[in-house]
Amino acid sequence: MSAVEAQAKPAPEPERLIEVRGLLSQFGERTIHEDLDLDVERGEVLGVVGGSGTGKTVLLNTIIGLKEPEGGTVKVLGHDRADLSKEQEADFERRTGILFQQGALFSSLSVIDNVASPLVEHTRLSKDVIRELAEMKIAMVGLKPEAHHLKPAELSGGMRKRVGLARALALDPELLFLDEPTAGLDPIGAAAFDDLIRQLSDDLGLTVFMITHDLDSLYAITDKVAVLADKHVVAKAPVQELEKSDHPWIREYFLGPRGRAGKKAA
Ligand SMILES: Nc1ncnc2c1ncn2[C@@H]1O[C@H](COP(=O)(O)OP(=O)(O)OP(=O)(O)O)[C@@H](O)[C@H]1O
Repeated sequence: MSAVEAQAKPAPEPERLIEVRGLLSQFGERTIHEDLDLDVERGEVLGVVGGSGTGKTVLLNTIIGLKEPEGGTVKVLGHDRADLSKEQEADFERRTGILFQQGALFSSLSVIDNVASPLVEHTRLSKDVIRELAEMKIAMVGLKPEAHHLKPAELSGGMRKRVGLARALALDPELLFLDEPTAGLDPIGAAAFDDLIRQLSDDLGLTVFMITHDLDSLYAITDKVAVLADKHVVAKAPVQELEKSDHPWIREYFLGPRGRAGKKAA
């Protein structure tokens, strides 16, 4: 290959979309993460579990850049977060969708305007095209056109989650972050939401980082599960493998009374 050809060839896309090494996260004197390593591979649906307060949301916030780490490195889409240029940060935002725990919808905007907002912010598409794309995403998450003009306060919890998901998908991301997507949904609504996420990740080849307490979700949709305990990731494996773990928290989680219920439901 000539030097010119080598120059013209774009850099290969990383297969590891997230790479966290030796992460240290602190709030004042309190250490939340210490020596935490985690990889998320392209195409993987990763569940992230751990007891309350183990720092799952802090980890998510660190990966997406809402929190600066106190130590260690966080690479996203092949780049070290600490050295991201403005363009690389914008590129990460465009290629990433996030569904926050409470949906984080704009309360004064209608459903369609909420879903359209990332397209307005990150593209120069015409109003008509943006509207069309937003309508497509709303249909994709199983909402009817009648919902387009409703405000978030007029929606059920399940509908709000779907709108949040449609907005997270607005820019056709390759990486989707979900913070407890089924929290607050009844079991039937939660199962339908699980199916939707799995279907979308299969159809669109999405890589998913999903924080959850919901065992049914882990069995239904994840390829692997990362377990946060003792300030770091103590295991990352398919659920069936985790069931055999000796770690006390993992044993309790998968094999305790709620664990068995989750397994039976699968
Ligand atoms: N901005 C902040 N300032 C100080 N402490 C914080 C801040 N954000 C989070 N924490 C602390 O960090 C710890 C981890 O919080 P985090 O929300 O990540 O837990 P979690 O594992 O997501 O918990 P849960 O499952 O209950 O949602 C908690 O003890 C929390 O009080």
